[in-house]
Formats: sequence, C-alpha cells, structure tokens
Amino acid sequence: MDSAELLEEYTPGDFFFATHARTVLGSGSRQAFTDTDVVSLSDEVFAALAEAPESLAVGVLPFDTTATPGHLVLPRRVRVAGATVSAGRKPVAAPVSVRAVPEPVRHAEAVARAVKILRERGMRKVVLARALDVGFASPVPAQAILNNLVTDKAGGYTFAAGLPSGRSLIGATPELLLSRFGGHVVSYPHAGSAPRSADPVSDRENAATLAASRKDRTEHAVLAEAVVETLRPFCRRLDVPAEPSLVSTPTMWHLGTKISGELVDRDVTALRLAAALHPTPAICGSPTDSARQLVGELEPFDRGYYAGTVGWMDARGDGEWAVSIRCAEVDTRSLRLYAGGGIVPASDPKAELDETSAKFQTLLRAMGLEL
Ligand SMILES: C=C(O[C@@H]1C=C(C(=O)O)C=C[C@H]1O)C(=O)O
Repeated sequence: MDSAELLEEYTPGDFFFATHARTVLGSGSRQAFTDTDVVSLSDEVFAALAEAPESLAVGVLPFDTTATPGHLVLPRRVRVAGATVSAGRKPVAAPVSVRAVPEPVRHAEAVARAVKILRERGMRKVVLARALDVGFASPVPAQAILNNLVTDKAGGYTFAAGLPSGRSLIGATPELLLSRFGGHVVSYPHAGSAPRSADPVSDRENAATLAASRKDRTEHAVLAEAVVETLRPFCRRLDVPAEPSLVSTPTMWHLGTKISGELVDRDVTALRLAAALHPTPAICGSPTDSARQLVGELEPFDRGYYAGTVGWMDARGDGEWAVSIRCAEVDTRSLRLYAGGGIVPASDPKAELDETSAKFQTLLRAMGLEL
C-alpha cells in the first residue's frame, strides 16, 4: 500500500501518524482502552497486544493524565507504508469566525503573573498556552488540513487521532517524546524558540540570537535535565550532547537535545517510558506538580489532549510517541488551535505572546490562513 493512498484514505476518527520513515493508518476499533491510570493503561494495552501480535496500539495521552483519561485503541485495520509523499496542497474553505481564548492582552498578563509567581515560589519554569477558536460554515475539512500539514513538511511527526469525545486531534509536531526500537531509546526534547523569517538574513539572525540567548538556554537546560533524570534509571548507557543544537520547522527555530540510550530491561515498553517522561518541562514546567497546578490557575481552558502525547506501540513494546503540540482539536464545524511557550523568571510577556502567534502558524498555514 502506498503512503499517499493512506493519507488520501484518512477519515476523521482514524489514527494517522507519519514520520520521515513510515506512515501508519489505523481505522476502526476492535478494542479501546480509556483510563486515567497511565501505568495500568500501558500494561492493559501491552497484554492485549500479546493476544493480537500483528496489530498496533495507537492513541493519545492527555496533558493532565490525572484528570483526563488516556485513550488507546487496537484498530480494526492497521496499514503501514513508507514516508508519506503528498500529491500537493488542497484548498480549505475560509472560516466564518476566529476568536482568541483568552484575548491576546490577557495572555500577556498571565505571562507577567507567571513571571512574578515563579520568582515568589522559587520555581524554574512554567509553560503557558492560549487557544484560537475557528468556526466554519460547513464541516471542517480535516483530511485536507492533514494533507497540507504533510505537504508543508510542517513537523517531523504529522498526526491525527480520534478522541473519546468523537473529536480529533490533528497536528504536526517537531518533538519526539520517546521512541523505542529493541533496546534503543531516543528522546528529542525541544525548548527555546524563535520564529523563521522569509528573509534569509533575518532568518539566520533569529537562529543565531536563539542559540546565544541565555534565557532560552536556561529554559532548555531545565527540560534536558529532567528528561535525562527520568531516563537514567532505565538505561545502561545514555548519550547526552553537552550543548543543545538548532532545529527548525518551516515556521519555527528551536533548541533541541537528542538524547539516546540503551535499556537495562527490554520489558519496559515504549508507552511505559513515554508515560514516565510525560509531562516534561517542554509543555508543563519545573517542579512538575507546582507547574501543572499553575497552568490550571492561569489558563482559562482545559488543555485536553493538547500538550499530551500521541503515538503507537507494537506487541514487542516498540513504538514512537510524539509531544502533541502544533495541533488543533477538531469538532464538526469548529476547531480549537493551541500554542504555548515556556516561561522562566527572565521571560518578557510581549515576546511570549509573539512566540505563541508564531507557533499557531503551523496549523494556520495548513488551513491557508494568514493571521
Ligand atoms: C508548548 C509548545 O511548544 C513547546 C515549547 C517550546 C518553547 O517554549 O520554546 C518549544 C517547543 C515545544 O516544546 C507549543 O507549541 O504549544
């Protein structure tokens, strides 16, 4: 089966996950698992895969795994092909309404409050997000949006996943939470951001400024340290570059650290490892519990499955789990786009607001919108 056909066949409710190496399409559900205890969810799913070794488990974990259930399915039909080649962009009808939640100025105020609270409480980082609600006159063309994300090469992991509500999470994220193939594990945390520019000179300047930014390097170090600390007990060897590198998508520059290791115990599955890492300070903060609580205090909405993880696992326990950012929760005639950014005591509210606007561009471009 060719990967372009899998993309063409995607219908809302299906699971779709495309990387530079493979495209996975899961349709229908022969068994579904919905649980707020991620450890038992991982174990249940792994046990079910043992009974259906030719299948895959696919799905999502939410941002707040204690409040919102993880949702995984063994699809009725799983098809896997090579890297996705797209046949070209598709038109997306213009929306009839766009509303920021909260108002941009309120987001900047929340960032200013976060900066103050971080200093008062001695916290290192919190990630604050905002949303855009977009309404359409006719059903949202989810397949066309997914198609355009693939065509734009908008992120290393282009995904769509059905949610318990019947809605779908659709996006293209650059960030790998965890992959496991045999004893080999990789995590590629991203933190520290700057927008791309159409002008090559300012584009290079933005990248150089990011690479040299003390604030962004601190923000990144908090994340890389947390990922290393969580993976260390599971690994007999862990390779951690001393310096973050510059990574890019068509819309953003980031600082990324590619961490790879060899597992002590191959019985630890990809999903268990992803659940142990989640929520990293890329999307929550540090310390984790205080940051999660602060997110609840400062954001005027529930994140649901934004800033969670999306991916697949097989019967060997191998799999790939990406951080579910640069995405939208798609309903019948509306969708909600999310974008967040890491706040540290040295953050500037206006710059953080601009960073979320830049991050919205991944989805807005796929929808043919210039905002
Ligand atoms: C939270 C998001 O992105 C995350 C936050 C980043 C940052 O603060 O610099 C960078 C990459 C992502 O880990 C998002 O896109 O919504």
